[in-house]
Amino acid sequence: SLVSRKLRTVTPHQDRHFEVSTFNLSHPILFVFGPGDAETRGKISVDTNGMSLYRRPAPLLVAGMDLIAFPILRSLSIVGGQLDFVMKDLHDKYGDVVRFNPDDLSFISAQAWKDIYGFGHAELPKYFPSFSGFNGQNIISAKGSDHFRFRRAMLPAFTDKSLAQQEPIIASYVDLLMTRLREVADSEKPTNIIRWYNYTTFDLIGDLAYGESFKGLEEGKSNGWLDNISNMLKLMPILALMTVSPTIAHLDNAASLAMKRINRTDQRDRGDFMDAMMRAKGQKHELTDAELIHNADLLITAGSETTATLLSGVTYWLLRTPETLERVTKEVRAAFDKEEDITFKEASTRLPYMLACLHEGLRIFPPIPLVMLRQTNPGLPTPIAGYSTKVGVHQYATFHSSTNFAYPSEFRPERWLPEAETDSSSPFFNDNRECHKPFSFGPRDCIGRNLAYHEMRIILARILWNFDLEMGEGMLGWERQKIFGIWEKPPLMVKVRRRADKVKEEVKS
Ligand code: HEM
Repeated sequence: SLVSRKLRTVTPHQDRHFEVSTFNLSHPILFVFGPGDAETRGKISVDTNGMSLYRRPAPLLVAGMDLIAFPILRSLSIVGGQLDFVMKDLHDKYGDVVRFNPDDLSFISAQAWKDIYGFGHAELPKYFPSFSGFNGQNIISAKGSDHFRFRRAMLPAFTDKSLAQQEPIIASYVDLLMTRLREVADSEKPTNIIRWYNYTTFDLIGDLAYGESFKGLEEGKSNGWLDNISNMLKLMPILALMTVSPTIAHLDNAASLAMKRINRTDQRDRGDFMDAMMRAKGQKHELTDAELIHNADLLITAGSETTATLLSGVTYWLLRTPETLERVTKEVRAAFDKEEDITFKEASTRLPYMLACLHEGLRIFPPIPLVMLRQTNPGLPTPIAGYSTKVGVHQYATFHSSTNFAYPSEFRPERWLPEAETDSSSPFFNDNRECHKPFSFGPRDCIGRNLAYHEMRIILARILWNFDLEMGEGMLGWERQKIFGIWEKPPLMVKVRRRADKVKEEVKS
C-alpha cells in the first residue's frame, strides 16, 4: 500500500516546519502533520503529480482546535450520536477530503473507494479501535491469510446453488411474518414494523447459521437471545461489535448452538452457512471448531441487523413519499397475480422500480453509515511525526453529498432507473453512482450482498402484495435520529391493513 514514501520538509510557514510524506495511492496524497497555526493546522494537501501542492481549506473545527482537544469533541459527537452528520457538514463545506482527527482522513469520492478498499494493490489493513478487543477469529476482524481462508470456506454458502437451497427456509419465515402481520392488521392497532423486520431477519439467519430459529416470529415477542443481541447492538457500533470479544455468556450460548449444528448429521448438505463452512474440513482452508463458532456468531450479526435496518428505512421513506409507495405497490401487484409466485428469481426480474427503491434506501439510510477505517502506513517502523494515518470513505457523508447526488436528502428512487443514466434531461443524469457502495468494495466487501437483496426483495414485495400501509401518528421526522455506529432506530409505528381490493373480492365471493 505504501509504495513510495518520501519524507520531506516543506518551506517553513510562519516559522514552522512541517513534515510531509507522499503515499502512493492512485492519487498520491500529501499529508501535513505536526502542530501548526490556525491557518495551516489540519490542512490536507493533495498532490496529484507528486510535485505540485494543492491546498484544501481545512475544516475550521479542526483547524482552529488544538489537536488534543479535538478528539474530545469527536468523542462528544459520537456519544451524542451526531458524528456522521458532523462529517457530512464538514465534507459539504470543505470538499471531498476532510481530516477529522489528527490522524484520520475521510473521503467521499468514487476513486477513494477504489484506492482504499479496491483490488489491484496491496490491501490496506483494517483499523480497529483498541476498545474493540479485536480477536481476529472471525472473517471481519481476521488478517491476511486467515481472512482468505474464512472467506474461501464461506463462499459456497453464497453461490446461486446454495441460495436456491436456502430459499424455502427463508420463505418459511416470510410466510410466518405474513401470518403475524395479518394478525396485526386484524387487531386494527398500529405496530412497530422494526420489531417484525428484526424477528424475521434474525430468525432466518439463525436458521441458516445454526439450523434452528431464534423463535422471534413464532412467539411474536422478543426472547433472551434476541434481547441479548439487541442490547449489545445498542451498546456499541456494529463493526466494533463484530470484532469485539463477546461476553463469556454470549460465547457459551453461541458455542452450544454452533456445536449442536455441527453434530447434526441430518442437516448435512442443507446448503446453509454451517454446511458450507464444514465442507472445508480436511482441506487447506478448513476452520477449527472455535473458528466455526466465531464465524457463525458473526454471520448472525452481520446478516440480520443490516437487512432489518434497510427494510425499516425503506418502509419509512415509502410512507413519507406516498407517490413512491403507490408506484411500487402497483408494480408489485401488477407483476404477481398470486403471492406464491413471488420467488427469488421472479422478484429479481419483474420489479425494477422496487429494486430502485431498495437502492435509494441504501443511499439515504445506509445500514452501515459510518467510515470503515483502513491504515495507510502499516509498514512504517515508526509513525510519521508521531502519527500513523487512517483513511476511509464515510458512507453517510458520501451518499448525502450534493457533489455526488442531485437532491441528496430526498428519497428519489427514479435516480436508479436505467433511463436516468441515459436521459441527459434527467436531474439524476450526473449522479455519481460509483460512489454508492453500501456493501463496501474489494476483497473484503460484503459476502452476503446477493442474499441480502433476495431477502429484502421477497419480504418487501410480499408485504406490499398483501397489505396497505400507512404511517402511524407522530412518525414524521423519524429519519432525524441519532447514529451510534448504527442507526438508533426508534419505533416506526405503521398502520397495516389487509389489501383493500382483496378484502372486497373476499366479501363478494
Ligand atoms: C443490507 C444488508 C447488508 C449491508 C448493507 C451490508 C454491508 C456490509 C459492509 C459495508 C461490509 C464491510 C465491512 C467491513 O469492511 O468491515 C460487510 C461485510 C460482510 N457482510 Fe454484509 N451487509 C449486509 C448484509 C449481509 C448479509 C445478509 C450477510 C450474510 C448473512 C452479510 C455478511 C457479511 C460478512 C460475512 C462480511 C465480511 C466479509 C469479509 O470480510 O470478507 N452481510 N457487509
